[in-house]
Amino acid sequence: MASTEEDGGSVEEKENNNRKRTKSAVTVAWLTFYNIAMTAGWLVLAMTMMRFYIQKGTHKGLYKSIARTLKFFQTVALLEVVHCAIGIVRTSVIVTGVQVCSRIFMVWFITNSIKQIQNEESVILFLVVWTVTEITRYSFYTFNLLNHLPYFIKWARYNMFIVMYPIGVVGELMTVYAALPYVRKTGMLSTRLPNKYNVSFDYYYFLIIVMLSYIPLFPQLYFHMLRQRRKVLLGEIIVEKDE
Ligand SMILES: CCCCCCCCCCCCC/C=C/C(=O)SCCNC(=O)CCNC(=O)[C@H](O)C(C)(C)COP(=O)(O)OP(=O)(O)OC[C@H]1O[C@@H](n2cnc3c(N)ncnc32)[C@H](O)[C@@H]1OP(=O)(O)O
Repeated sequence: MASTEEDGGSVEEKENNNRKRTKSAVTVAWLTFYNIAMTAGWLVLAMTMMRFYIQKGTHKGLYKSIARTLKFFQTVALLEVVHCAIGIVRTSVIVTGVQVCSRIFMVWFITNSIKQIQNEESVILFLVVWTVTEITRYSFYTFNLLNHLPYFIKWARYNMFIVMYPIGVVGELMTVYAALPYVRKTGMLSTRLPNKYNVSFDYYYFLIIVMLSYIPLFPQLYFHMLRQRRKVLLGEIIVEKDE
């Protein structure tokens, strides 16, 4: 079913069109290009993962096969924080910043840095969840910018996260947990006193703090998405506090 959002008459639709008119043509062009590129990137990741699994019949080595593409597209997502900061998308810098930084942290400082955990099932778990989520999210933004949003994409964007978000978080937390013994054994990214800078840092305890920080931060992201869902799917008017 591919019903479109073109009936044009409703208040919601008019508000939507007004918002789009306030974006300059250059902004719309850039965001459209950005979202198409990101959709394509995550589609390539999905296809590479599926091909790997079909050919090898195992998830072992899968991370290595997609590492470069994943690092590239997830790092480019830092632009989303810039988009919010310069005001070309109406999203909170803090919400987007936490989301993007936690992903970049998972990719660069956990999975990429600790080879011993790259074959954990939990890595595949969050990779699959991220991939499905991002294909949906970027195609949602693209079709929305082009004023041809199929209802099933809108539905998927604002429903799938209900299960995908917690599953992704479980995958991430299990991966960090699996990394802890290696981090403790090797002392990686840690500095102990005495040293010439007189600074001590223990990555092992830092990771425990990161894991604990999911407790206050994740519900905020989740409730933000639930509010977005009510606003977009149910048309509720939500007065946002300054975030
Ligand atoms: C140093 C280490 C720190 C570590 C800290 C750790 C703690 C972390 C705790 C939390 C961990 C989270 C881990 C994440 C796991 C996963 O991702 S699991 C997979 C499931 N994930 C999801 O479902 C992700 C859901 N999140 C999001 O979608 C976003 O990232 C969001 C920022 C949280 C919410 O999106 P938001 O943009 O606010 O909502 P929307 O409704 O989509 O958009 C609002 C308006 O902005 C416009 N817009 C946004 N981006 C774009 C764009 N790229 N192009 C065009 N337009 C865009 C959008 O159209 C909306 O505009 P209006 O229509 O005008 O309202």
